[in-house]
Amino acid sequence: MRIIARLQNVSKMLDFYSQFNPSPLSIKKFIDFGLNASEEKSFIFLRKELPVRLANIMKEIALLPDNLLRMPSVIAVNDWYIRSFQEILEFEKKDPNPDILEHFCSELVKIRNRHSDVVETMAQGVLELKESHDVDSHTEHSIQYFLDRFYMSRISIRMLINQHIHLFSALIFGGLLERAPGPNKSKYIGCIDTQCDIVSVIRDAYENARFLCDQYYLASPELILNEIHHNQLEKEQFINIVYVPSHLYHMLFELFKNSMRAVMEYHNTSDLFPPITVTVSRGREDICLKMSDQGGGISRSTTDHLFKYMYSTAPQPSKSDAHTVPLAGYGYGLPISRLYARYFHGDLVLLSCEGYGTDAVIYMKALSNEANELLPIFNKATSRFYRSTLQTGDWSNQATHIGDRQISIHTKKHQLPQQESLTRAL
Ligand SMILES: Nc1ncnc2c1ncn2[C@@H]1O[C@H](COP(=O)(O)OP(=O)(O)OP(=O)(O)O)[C@@H](O)[C@H]1O
Repeated sequence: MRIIARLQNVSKMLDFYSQFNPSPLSIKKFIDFGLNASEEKSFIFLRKELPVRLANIMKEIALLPDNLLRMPSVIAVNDWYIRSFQEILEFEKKDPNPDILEHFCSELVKIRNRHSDVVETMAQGVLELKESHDVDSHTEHSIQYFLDRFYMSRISIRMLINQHIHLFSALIFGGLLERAPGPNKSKYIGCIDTQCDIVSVIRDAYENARFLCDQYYLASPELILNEIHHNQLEKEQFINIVYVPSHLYHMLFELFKNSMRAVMEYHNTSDLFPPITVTVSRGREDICLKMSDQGGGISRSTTDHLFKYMYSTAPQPSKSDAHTVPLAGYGYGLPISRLYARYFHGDLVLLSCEGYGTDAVIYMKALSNEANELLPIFNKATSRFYRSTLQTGDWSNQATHIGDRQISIHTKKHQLPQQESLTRAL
């Protein structure tokens, strides 16, 4: 009885908080707040903003196809969200005294740890569905739409939680030092590096990917780095950015792993491996990082699938791999990296020449006040999306662009027998 009453209460609170739109913050706002950080203000902001962001995405979880919602891994993820939502609501009417503030911080640490495996667990849920059901194109389309929004929401919630923990948790060594004035003042505000040295992040990601590559292939391509010459604004200066280095590292590491694997596989009969070239440029609007490899490229028909969650050429991972090799084989490297890029209104695009190689470009907003969070909002249009059916094509064997994916639609009209053989002959 008490459980039912609690669930009814959660559902009421979800309705309430999902009416509000999340408030996107820019990197500049994160910095400005961090420079004069007040734990009390942060507490008051987060005890509303976190439930709003959670409720917005939880409402979308509820709209997923029933057979996906019944998968054990999806049930687990849903339970984590409900528990975390309830735990934050405990602070709804609490006075921000020092004990409460400390308790809030430790609850955030607990929530962050609880949600560490959300990406893998949700991916596992999708695999469970694929193994046990036929997934039609409408369901696949909804899952793609949902996962982009769900993982983006998770990135944003972790960003808010991490900022609070880094700035205020006494448990994190240096948490207070990060804001200390004077010569020891760090360039970090929470997890944002105000002078993020792009080249050192590139080298770091390259060395770690190279280590894996050397282990597996006993060799690896060299790195060529082009910088500064393209810096229009401050010629001869190294290019820095105000950014979250862990996000940039994540994207670069994924791209290096892909490029290295492609180069090593494509040149497997030779002892010479063409280098990977990274070019960093700064324009007025964007900072761009272009990674070019000569790994043989990707066919256009494959390129269409690169950012799809439901498409993987890799063998299915076992659940026990999740801790040793992050996301290995789920094929989530590119879609999640693109979300990191888009989170602060950047982007990640791939351009490939089959038979030669691939260019991957990461765009990041050059100005921190333009680097706003990109957040999913739950509203009537969102609900309609999950219920709508796909459009029918008006081109033969059309590839219809819906969002970022392409869906092949065969027109339903029957072909005359002679037409069929003619098509085959061509
Ligand atoms: N630079 C590249 N050159 C050639 N093929 C590439 C390149 N980048 C990506 N691909 C192709 O795209 C596929 C998807 O890449 P993605 O990073 O999303 O997943 P993955 O590498 O298969 O798995 P994961 O990153 O999850 O371990 C790769 O398996 C590979 O076939």
